[in-house]
Amino acid sequence: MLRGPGPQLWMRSSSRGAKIGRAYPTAHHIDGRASGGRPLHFGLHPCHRPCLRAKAAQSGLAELPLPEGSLGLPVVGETLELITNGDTFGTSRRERYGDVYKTNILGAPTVMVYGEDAVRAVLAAEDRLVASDWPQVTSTLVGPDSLNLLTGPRHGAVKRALSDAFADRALRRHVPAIAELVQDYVTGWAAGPQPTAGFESCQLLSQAVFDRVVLGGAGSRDRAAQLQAVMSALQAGFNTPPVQLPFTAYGKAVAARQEFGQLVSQSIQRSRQHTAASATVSVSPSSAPAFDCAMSDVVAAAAAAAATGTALPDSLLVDNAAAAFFGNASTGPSLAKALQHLATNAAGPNGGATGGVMAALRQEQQDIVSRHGPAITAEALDEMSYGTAVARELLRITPAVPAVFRLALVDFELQGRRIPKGWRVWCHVGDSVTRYNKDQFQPERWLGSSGSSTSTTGTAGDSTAAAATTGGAAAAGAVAAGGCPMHAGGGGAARGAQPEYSLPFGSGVRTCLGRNLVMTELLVVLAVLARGYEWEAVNPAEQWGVVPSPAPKEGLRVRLHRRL
Ligand code: HEM
Repeated sequence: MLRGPGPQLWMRSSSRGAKIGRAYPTAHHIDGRASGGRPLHFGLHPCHRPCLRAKAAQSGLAELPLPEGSLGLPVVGETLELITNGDTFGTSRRERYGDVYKTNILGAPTVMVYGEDAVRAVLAAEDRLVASDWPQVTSTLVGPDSLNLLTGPRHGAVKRALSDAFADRALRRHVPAIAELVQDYVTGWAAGPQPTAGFESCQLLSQAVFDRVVLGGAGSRDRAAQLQAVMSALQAGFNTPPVQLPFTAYGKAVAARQEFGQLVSQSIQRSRQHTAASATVSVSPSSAPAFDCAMSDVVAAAAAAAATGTALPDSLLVDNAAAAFFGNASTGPSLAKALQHLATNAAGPNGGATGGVMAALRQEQQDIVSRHGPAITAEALDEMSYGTAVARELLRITPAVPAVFRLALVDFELQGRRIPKGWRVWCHVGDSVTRYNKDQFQPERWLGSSGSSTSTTGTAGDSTAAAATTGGAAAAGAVAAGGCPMHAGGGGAARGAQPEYSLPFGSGVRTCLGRNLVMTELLVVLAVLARGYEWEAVNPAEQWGVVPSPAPKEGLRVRLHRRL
């Protein structure tokens, strides 16, 4: 998964209107990619089209100044400052230079981009002005045919083929299985020695759900531990010299990738056997071995694509299962934030037992149980307006993916500045990236005036839904509900402040494939915890580090037990 280098690199200042412009008329695209002007194949946010068109008609890009900021010393740039002053590096620069500034870190000139308009505009220019920027080892450790590395129409075709398997309507049928797994794991946490290691437990749970929903496994503890070990080895492979020997971290990462590939191949085989058995006249579908998972949907989609002349070979399916597996590495940390923030925000105003986040969640669950019965179903999740707001807030605060990385394919304009071809462009997914460990957990910011979550889809965090909720109408609702203090005119903050933005799953053609799975999983976890458990954090003030990836610094120890 994409990650930023440090928590404090993303600091807040007022957002300016974003302007992203034309490709420099004489510029050529790097890496042999197609040149500008090609229609985007997928998901360009409509509000950015006029902006792109208007800018394309202008000239004089070469005269535009570079973004403000400093490239630092020759060769090392500002890397040493980043390492020694990581806490203030981004804050101070964003305050000094605004939402778009330049620096030179980790061996490359880099433009930092903040603010919803600017971030969306850059991400909407995928394949035309910018391209996804991954280290070379991605090809080996994820796969050359993974969505991360595919570009242009091929990326669009593969993403469309995979998307149905991860769509909300497909995931609904997995809700009972996810609920069963979550209940089983949380029961185990409560029955085990206390305090329990909350972060590790959440990582294992997220692996179990991935195993069950994506690969069609049982989600057993052994299998979750195996997947987590594979993921740890893979992640280590990104942070080490690519020397492939059996005892090097990179060599172990390559071996872990092979192990994962075998698990996926088994899943593909089982899908085909199940399909063949179901199709056999003598075997009724009900007596065929049950095998129902995202991989089986993907295998079916590949067969359908083949029939129309689009080849999706097994190696591509494996590569994209690996891409999904990497994506899923951000789910455990997001579940862990539920344990932490619900523990520390359980009480209501003045420490009272009512009015807190947990009390509101429990009340919502009581109402849902009285209407739907005790089973946690897709229909029950549909009714979790407050739970959805909590989930969105968990995704907003301390984002598991603080920034997504792009490379400028050509010179282009952003907010009146020239972004040179070949520079790195880091797009920050929310204002909250500037407030790691200093932020306020306030689910109410996502509630409309009716008290329901402003998400209309139940898949909050979808970039489109996120845009809607940070827009004017939702802001008005939030104000009416006493909601987000960051919204203009809202309760606690200065009037006229720019709205908070949160794009936890990115935006544009590369929007997260697994966002519906994440939301479903978060809602199920919230329902299970609110219905049956109480817990407290051993260190309620525990901070999160972000390097090499967001994680609580002490492992988030919690004492958790069943409610009496
Ligand atoms: C809390 C958990 C997660 C977060 C915060 C997250 C965030 C993101 C973000 C920000 C992107 C955009 C990357 C970019 O623009 O370059 C992305 C892409 C992606 N995510 Fe997730 N993700 C999560 C979980 C998942 C899960 C569970 C899966 C799969 C089951 C998944 C699969 C993917 C894939 C395949 C991509 C690449 C999409 C493309 O390039 O077209 N993610 N994710």
